[in-house]
Amino acid sequence: MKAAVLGSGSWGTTFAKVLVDSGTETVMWARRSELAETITRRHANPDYLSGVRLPSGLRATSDAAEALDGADLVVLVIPSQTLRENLRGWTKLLPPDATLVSLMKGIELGTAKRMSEVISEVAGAGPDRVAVVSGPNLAREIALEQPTATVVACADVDRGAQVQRACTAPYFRPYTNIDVVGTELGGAVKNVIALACGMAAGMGFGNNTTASLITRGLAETSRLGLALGADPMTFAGLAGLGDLVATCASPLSRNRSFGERLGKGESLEQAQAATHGQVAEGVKSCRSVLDLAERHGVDVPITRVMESVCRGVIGPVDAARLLMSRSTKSE
Ligand SMILES: NC(=O)c1ccc[n+]([C@@H]2O[C@H](COP(=O)([O-])OP(=O)(O)OC[C@H]3O[C@@H](n4cnc5c(N)ncnc54)[C@H](O)[C@@H]3O)[C@@H](O)[C@H]2O)c1
Ligand SMILES: O=P(O)(O)OC[C@H](O)CO
Repeated sequence: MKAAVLGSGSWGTTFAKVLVDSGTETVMWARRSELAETITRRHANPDYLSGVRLPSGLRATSDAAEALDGADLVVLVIPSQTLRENLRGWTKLLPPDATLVSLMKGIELGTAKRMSEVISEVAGAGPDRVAVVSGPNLAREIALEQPTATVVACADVDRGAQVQRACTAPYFRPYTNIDVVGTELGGAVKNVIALACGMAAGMGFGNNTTASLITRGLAETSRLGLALGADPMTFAGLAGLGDLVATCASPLSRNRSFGERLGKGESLEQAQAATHGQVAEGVKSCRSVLDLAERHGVDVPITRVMESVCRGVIGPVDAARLLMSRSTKSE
């Protein structure tokens, strides 16, 4: 089995390490040739994973054609809002029967499409050829080989099992599932809820607030998922509750950290600058998740409030007041 990993940020690099440690021959694509050179020759990616030693068998190139040559698995792991444009450039290079694997956790602005939908549309690949990997997967913890589990979702059971085999490492345990919609939604919406949890922490609120946001965040994710045809059980699993808890609780989460800075009184520009170019997907996906919910008539109050925060229309204090002054209802 040969894999091409397109994207050399924190998760792309970490997942490439997982693949190699699972016995899968892997080549990464990096935008900058200097970074590709550093990964191949120094077995490190200091820009995204400082202090982590990468497997000596892991190679990187800045030539997408070279990375994709003969690949059975094509792993896409770049910021969600850049997928369509990048994939257009790669489509002619994709091996015809390769499984296309999305590691991204976002919803496209404008179209409100999930990443697997964008992949199918641009690459002209049937949904059976597209898999999604999502779960409580903070890159640095995995790069340090701390045990974690994840979900490989694919409509085609055999392809899902193929991806599962390719990424089963001593510290990484993938479960398969056929609910692509629920798995992707869990990953995208939890980023928005993590922004809210970070903001609450930045304002000095404690565990009750966090737990309330996590639980009600899961409720709105499940409502939206049901409207889109997802399996409700997915939201009780690794790609739902699992990822939500990990992201909302961890200082390693870029989304939570972004929200925390806002809660402490920093501006959107200051919080953006503090990401050092790394992607906090929820900041943009809050808009597309809200669009998706509105198209399906689903109420997503936390997402709605965070969209106003991320647009700079309201601040953290108004956000908390708006959520707490909603009409009372049954759980
Ligand atoms: N980091 C994690 O812990 C983690 C875990 C699971 C899923 N994810 C998801 O994986 C995706 C990628 O996240 P990441 O953590 O690797 O991000 P990152 O910010 O660490 O790296 C992004 C990578 O994409 C590249 N990139 C940026 N803009 C680009 C463009 N316009 N065209 C092509 N490449 C571009 C960067 O050079 C970098 O290599 C996101 O959707 C994220 O939600 C991240
Ligand atoms: O750093 P974040 O906020 O993008 O979250 C990383 C992963 O999605 C956690 O599973």
